Amino acid sequence: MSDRTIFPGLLDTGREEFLHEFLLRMAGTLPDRPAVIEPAGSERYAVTTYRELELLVRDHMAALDGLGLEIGDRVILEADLSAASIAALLACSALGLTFVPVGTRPPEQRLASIMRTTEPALYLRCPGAGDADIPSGVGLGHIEGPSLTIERAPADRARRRREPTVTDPAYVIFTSGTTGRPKGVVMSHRAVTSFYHGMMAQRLVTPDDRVANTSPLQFDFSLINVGLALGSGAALVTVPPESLRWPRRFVRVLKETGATQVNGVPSIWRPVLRHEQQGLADLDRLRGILFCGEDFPLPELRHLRALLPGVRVTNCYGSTESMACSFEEVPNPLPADVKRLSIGFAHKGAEMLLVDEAGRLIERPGLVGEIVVRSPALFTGYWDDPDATRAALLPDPVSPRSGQVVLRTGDLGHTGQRGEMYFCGRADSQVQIRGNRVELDEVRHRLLEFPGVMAAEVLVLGPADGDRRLSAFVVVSARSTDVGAAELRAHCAQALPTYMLPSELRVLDALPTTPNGKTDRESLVALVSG
Ligand SMILES: Nc1ncnc2c1ncn2[C@@H]1O[C@H](COS(=O)(=O)NC(=O)C[C@H](N)c2cccc(Br)c2)[C@@H](O)[C@H]1O
Repeated sequence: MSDRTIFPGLLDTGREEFLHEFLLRMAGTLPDRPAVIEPAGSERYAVTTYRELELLVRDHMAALDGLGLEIGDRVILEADLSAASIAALLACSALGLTFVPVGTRPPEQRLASIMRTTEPALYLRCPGAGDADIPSGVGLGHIEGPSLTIERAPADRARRRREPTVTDPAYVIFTSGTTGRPKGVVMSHRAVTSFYHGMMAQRLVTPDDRVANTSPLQFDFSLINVGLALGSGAALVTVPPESLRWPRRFVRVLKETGATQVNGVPSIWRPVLRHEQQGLADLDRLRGILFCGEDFPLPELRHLRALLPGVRVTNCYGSTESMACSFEEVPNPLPADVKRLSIGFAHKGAEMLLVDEAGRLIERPGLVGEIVVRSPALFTGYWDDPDATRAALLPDPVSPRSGQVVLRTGDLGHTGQRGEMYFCGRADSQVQIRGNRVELDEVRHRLLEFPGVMAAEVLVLGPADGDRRLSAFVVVSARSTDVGAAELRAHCAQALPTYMLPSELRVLDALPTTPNGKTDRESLVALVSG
């Protein structure tokens, strides 16, 4: 193992290029400040300071170092976000190991597929993890509080590497794999830390802030929140996933931990807006909310805005293949005629561009094209999938001969007068219905304009070459429970051509969500075909 020192206090103070260097960069100056605040029983919280976190990392490194692991070996981490799991991923980073976060009790098939393709050297479990069967050659360990215990050493392995490099994979995150096999997004230390440096330029939080994370560890939103909090010398508050289902409990955790910044996908706010408005309005420490992952339905955003008038709301856009891309503040107040939120401009050091089907640059405002991203934070590729990797990249449309590639986001967008970008839905949500081109997002936006509709989703059902029909689902506010399908359909018929009218319309109490908190379209399809 290299004798490389791992803590910023001993390192040159240049740009931190390894993940652990960046995340511990404030430990030298703020050793006694809280780094992680996590629930520890009812109404009690455990605080880990930056110095304590560093000591945890050293202990975990000592436990791992003796296993003869090779730089680049994969370590599967089955955990929720906690001081223990953060210390584990930091120890992996410091030893040049690639961590693969899978979240607690992952679906069996998914875990088996990830194990088969990544061939991990070690499987680490944190409290709350399941007990899935781990193949014998794979080492086994568990983390309980301050200690990392190795139950079974990994099989011997050749060691050919001497020195970790910043282009090595820091982690592999498996997407929810909407289409078939989940893809492993490989992110190097350099990609992640260059994104983190770009994010720091936004000056979103200060050391006095407490950043609440609400995403599971297998969703890189959690890793972005770790970087935002620890990179700024602030405290990270880990909201337990199960408390998101109980709005009263969620708001209580935010209150009791003194969270000043709450980061999560739009759906985390739906139950709170319905059942815990007063509790939300009483969060007097709250000064910022950041969301990402999907469009925030404007009626819900307006409702949230009305309850929290002084709170800054940041719309963060991007894909896991570039960590994220832009941070745009939502105007306050949000003008009544706004139909789409701007996603602004890429963070410092990156750029968003628009291209047409042939990959040529689109520069005229208002013209819709595919959003592509030029960034030092681009992924290395999809794990063991060179074809999918090639398909996701494009020669830089501005200088195609340079060898630089840009990421194809698969998102549609158009620019405004200032060159700011607007997200216009996924490219694959443009469908043909009886020969007519339908933008599902357009139908969804029309439904959201109906008084009392708070959220909506539109799907296309039926074979591409057969009779296709639109199915729509809406969530209405508690006050408007009498909204019926006939009225909604008439409302759409006033603005949309017949072929864009949903043939089925359902009012639901809530939209089903994926483990990452996004609207779960597959569950909706099952609902209608069930
Ligand atoms: N702000 C938006 N408005 C609308 N549509 C969004 C937004 N952010 C994403 N998306 C959609 O989600 C796709 C990507 O999904 S992903 O790869 O699972 N990654 C993600 O969702 C999370 C992603 N790493 C991320 C993005 C921004 C900030 C953080 Br912090 C984390 C994008 O291509 C978009 O289609």
